[in-house]
Amino acid sequence: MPRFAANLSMLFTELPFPERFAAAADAGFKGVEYLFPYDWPAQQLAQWLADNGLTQVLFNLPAGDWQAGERGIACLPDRIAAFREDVFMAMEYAQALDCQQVNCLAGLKPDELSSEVAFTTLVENLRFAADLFDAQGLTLTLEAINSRVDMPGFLVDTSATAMAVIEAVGRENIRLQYDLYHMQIMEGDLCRSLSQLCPHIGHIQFADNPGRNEPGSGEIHFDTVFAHIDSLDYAGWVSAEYRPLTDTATSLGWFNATKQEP
Ligand SMILES: O=C(O)[C@@H](O)C(=O)CO
Ligand SMILES: [Mg+2]
Repeated sequence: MPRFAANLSMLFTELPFPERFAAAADAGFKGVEYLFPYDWPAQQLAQWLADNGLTQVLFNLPAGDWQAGERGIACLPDRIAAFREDVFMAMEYAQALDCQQVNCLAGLKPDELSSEVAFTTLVENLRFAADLFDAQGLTLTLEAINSRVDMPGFLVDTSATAMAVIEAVGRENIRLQYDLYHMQIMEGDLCRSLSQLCPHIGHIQFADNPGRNEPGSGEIHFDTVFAHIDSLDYAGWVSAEYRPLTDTATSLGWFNATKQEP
């Protein structure tokens, strides 16, 4: 079975954030991720990870004013200076948390911004980040997020767009973040596209669809997809990034079932 991690921004939210680390470890997870670490001192987060024997598998670069609706600033030409400052802050956290990968949210494209300028800005920002990350042995990931349900207007909403950006960046340490939930909504054909994109994938996340809840709540055949991921040359983490239908413990049937296997 794949190496599963828990996303603490969506799982274990019955508990205050600091207590989610122990809850994830108690449930059997060895790795965790969450949207943003920046509200907490890096040393505090590192302590919670160490206390619970957990690996920090991923977090996001700052993504602008989330509460105000921003979903990344990397494609915005008037935010380049802020993006660059964010890269340095993310590197400090990655080092303190011993985290190997940081994801970049491309952002929503304002109507008045041309697609060409948004694309070029994103590529240049990612190249800037990738070059700095490289010196620290870090990998940058870029996620395609569905624009049909969750993020209308998100610039990078298909695997083809994400791969066009990654190819234009042209650096070894930028990889695709493949989220099964977003890809099911936008493209489907999950096993075939996982096979084709596997050489470029740095991180996988999942939720069922519709609803973005746990495996078994929707239309994705997770037994098949997880077995398929196992058959690929993919050594990265596979993170549960779903909203439990009721509570986290009840939602973990899929995970507990994987522990029964020989
Ligand atoms: O899929 C998602 O939504 C996340 O991976 C994320 O980081 C931004 O919301
Ligand atoms: Mg995701």
